[in-house]
Amino acid sequence: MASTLAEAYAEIYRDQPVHLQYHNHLDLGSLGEVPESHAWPPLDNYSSSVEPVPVIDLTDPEAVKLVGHACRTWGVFQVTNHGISMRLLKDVESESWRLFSLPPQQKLKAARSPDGISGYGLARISSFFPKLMWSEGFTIVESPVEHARQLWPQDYSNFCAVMEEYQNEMKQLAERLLWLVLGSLGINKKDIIWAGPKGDFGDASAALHLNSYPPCPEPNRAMGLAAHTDSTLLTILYQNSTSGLQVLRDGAGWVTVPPLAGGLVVNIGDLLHILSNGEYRTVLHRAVVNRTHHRLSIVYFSGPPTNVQISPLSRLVPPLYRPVTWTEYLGAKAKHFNNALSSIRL
Ligand SMILES: O=C(O)CCC(=O)C(=O)O
Ligand SMILES: [Fe+2]
Repeated sequence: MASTLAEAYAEIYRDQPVHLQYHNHLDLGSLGEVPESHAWPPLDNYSSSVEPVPVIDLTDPEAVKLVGHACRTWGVFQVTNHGISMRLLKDVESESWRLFSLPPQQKLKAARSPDGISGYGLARISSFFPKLMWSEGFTIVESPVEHARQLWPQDYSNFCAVMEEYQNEMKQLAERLLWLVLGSLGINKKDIIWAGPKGDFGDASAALHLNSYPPCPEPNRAMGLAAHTDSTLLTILYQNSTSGLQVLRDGAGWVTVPPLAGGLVVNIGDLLHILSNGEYRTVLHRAVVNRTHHRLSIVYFSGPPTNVQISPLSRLVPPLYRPVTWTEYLGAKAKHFNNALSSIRL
């Protein structure tokens, strides 16, 4: 049985390999118009007249309460005073630029294999849609070394050092955020055995994903990343100063999550939705593109150890979902995509 995230994905993609046309991959930034392969129906309009996505200062004594409220109403919030230095955010941004600025043929040397998760390529969720998305990505699970060497045979060490530092810092921030979210549900350290004796989620699994969205000549006919929910417990997203992330708010439509200098976006994922028996809603989100600015996002997907059963908390009755491991859930997602959550509903 798979015991790491990479092994879990290898099993899933062995059964359902994802064959995307990497080698027809266009150099999107150089195109004067949107080709048919990337032309989506016009984007549905989004609302501008709702209250903004909550911003929470993590040093606020009321942080637990504010987090709980944001999880119940939005499923997303931004955090400030999170302890990640501006220096590290800038470093991870500039190393990501260095990667995406490489010539297409060079990036393809680190292409993801059809049965792998790590490396360079189109959004995996592209296989569920008739049209391609206006983006490219690079995924890191555990160490980035193997793929970084393919990109820069002589010069990969700074990229790896920065990404590894970022992964370490994100792991700690994810721990802190998870306890805030769980605390707001009334759960404490002894209730979550898989958090380990120190409560540091030492065996937790995670992936780091870099997204690049080149400027697009006809932004209304293109899609950066189609609407989806994340299969995580929670996701921590850093975006550069170009907006594009939108979340679906009940009754209001698509709401932009504006870039906040030094801020980080936190999404509730499907596994927290299950754990909280739907009290904390997984948030449907997407990325749109724009005409003039190149957008980047750096996304940390945080989950439990892959083989731990996640089920609704026992005091939240009746349970709406059956217990699942992350590995099982990722398999359901690879098969059913946005219907994965309903596929495990009791
Ligand atoms: O680029 C963004 O803002 C969204 C990225 C995202 O949702 C993802 O990578 O799962
Ligand atoms: Fe996402």
